[in-house]
Amino acid sequence: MAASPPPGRSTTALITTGGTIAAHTTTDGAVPALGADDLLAASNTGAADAGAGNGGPGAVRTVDLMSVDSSAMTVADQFAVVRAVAEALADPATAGVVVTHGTDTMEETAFLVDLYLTDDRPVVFTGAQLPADSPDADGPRNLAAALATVRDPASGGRGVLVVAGGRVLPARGVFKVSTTDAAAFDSVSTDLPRPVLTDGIPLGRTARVDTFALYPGVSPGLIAAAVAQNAAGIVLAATGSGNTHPDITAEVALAVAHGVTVVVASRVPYGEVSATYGGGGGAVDLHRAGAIVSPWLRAPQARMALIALLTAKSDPEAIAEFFAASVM
Ligand SMILES: NC(=O)C[C@H](N)C(=O)O
Repeated sequence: MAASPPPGRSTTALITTGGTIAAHTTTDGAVPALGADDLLAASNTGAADAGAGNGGPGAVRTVDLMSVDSSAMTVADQFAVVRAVAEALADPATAGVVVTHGTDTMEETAFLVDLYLTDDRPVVFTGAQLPADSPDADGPRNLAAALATVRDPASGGRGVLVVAGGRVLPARGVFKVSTTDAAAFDSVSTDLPRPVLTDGIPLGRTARVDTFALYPGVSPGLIAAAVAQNAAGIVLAATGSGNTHPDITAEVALAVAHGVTVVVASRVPYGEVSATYGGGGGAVDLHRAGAIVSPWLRAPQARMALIALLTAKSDPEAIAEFFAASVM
């Protein structure tokens, strides 16, 4: 049974980054407009209700980190979120952290934070599908649920969680399943292990990793172009259980020979990716060409893992071990 937070750990840190949860509808489209205090006030558990400022059990400390649509986030922005969560947890008064974030790339940033999270205190991401000025705005409900999840002792030790539309899902394996439904997310598997990176959060430049979705007729030149542009890694969202055309396999072998790390994921949402098929372009062939199979992490999360691992100068064996350890 999860223990109650130690006395003194009484504050929830609320970090805002923008997204639809903070957006207003304008003549130029929906754009982030609100900060943490506005979001708290709109939430059923608004600042006063939550006891913010009085040090009580429901105190909320706010950090307006950035105000962007998550589809426009850079990798540097994502690492800024990782650092903001680490800074919040460095405060002994922090009982847990809520991050508000656009839903488009929440699966990437929440996963990146989870990659570095060795602390048992709850960290919860939430967002919304409808702008804050919509009559049916789902953001206030989601924020209330996220704050309640952080305060639930059962949330401790589970790694980063994603809360939306009444669902609470671990960040590992989560992905956006609907552009509009309040239940925006599902998971490839809610039981994925959580290998973490303990070499510290990078401060400077991060490794460039490109992702390509594969399809009938895909040009092998895409991979050559990424190599020519100095990508350190490439993630393939292959068809089916990790398969493609033999011409791609040949380019993968060349990329690996250039020192580029290639990871094979799938464009299919559910099920395991495995070296099953041959024929020149199957995952058996891609593996023989030097690619690493990602059995469960799909391309967006496999890419974040590869960015983090390559930035930490992990060698191909260590990278293969990470993906092998990410199996149920
Ligand atoms: N529902 C959303 O939050 C979508 C928005 N484009 C974002 O990711 O910031």
